Amino acid sequence: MALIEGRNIWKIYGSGEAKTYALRGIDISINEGEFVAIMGPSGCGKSTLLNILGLLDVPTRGEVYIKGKKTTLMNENERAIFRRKISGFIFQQFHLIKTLTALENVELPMILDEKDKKYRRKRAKKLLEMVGLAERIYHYPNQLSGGQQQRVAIARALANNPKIIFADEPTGNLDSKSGKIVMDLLKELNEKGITIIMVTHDKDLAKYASRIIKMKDGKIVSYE
Ligand SMILES: Nc1ncnc2c1ncn2[C@@H]1O[C@H](COP(=O)(O)OP(=O)(O)OP(=O)(O)O)[C@@H](O)[C@H]1O
Repeated sequence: MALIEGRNIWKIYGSGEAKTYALRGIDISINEGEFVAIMGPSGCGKSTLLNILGLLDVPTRGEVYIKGKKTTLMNENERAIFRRKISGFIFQQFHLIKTLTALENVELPMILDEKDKKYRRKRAKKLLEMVGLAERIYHYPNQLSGGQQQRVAIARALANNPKIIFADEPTGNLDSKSGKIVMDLLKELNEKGITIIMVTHDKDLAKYASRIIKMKDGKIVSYE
């Protein structure tokens, strides 16, 4: 059984003159352990698809199944629980909370998941160590470089032991050296069994993937 499956997914934004067909009947199936890169020109619907597969957004039409469970019937609260239990997200803009230290940012998903404080601290420290930031755990985001912030975001994404990491242009704001560190980390996580679904328009990054899905005008044009 596929880990994630999208069937005939449509996403239509706006109405009337401003109507945008962002996704036009996407069929996609991703198995556990894959590292999938979603590529295609700007505006073709990559982020929209990633957000729908990650249950951050809902399709206008069509179904998303996670491990065979139909998610489109869930309410927002059920989707939030599902996201927290099985997914981690990494974005181009990092989306760290500025008023929290690196350690507190990584602890946050565990607070939402009602883990006790001692466990949270210990795990957050371990994860920050794993991404090479043992010396920076009490730093605030604005005291860290872009690459370091993205590594905090990766540690945060790992907090609740996700099965899947959704990454939207994870190196889009990084120089090539920091970008490589982030990509090597993602690869390492994939080798440990975490499924990775990444949006990118960088051909070099797509080389890290085991499969490349190309999109154009809201449709998938090739599954390599
Ligand atoms: N909230 C929204 N409201 C209206 N239109 C939207 C919204 N989000 C995206 N769109 C439109 O949907 C289409 C697909 O956008 P999307 O961000 O998914 O593309 P993308 O391939 O990720 O682009 P990029 O590579 O530039 O990030 C675009 O035409 C975009 O303008």
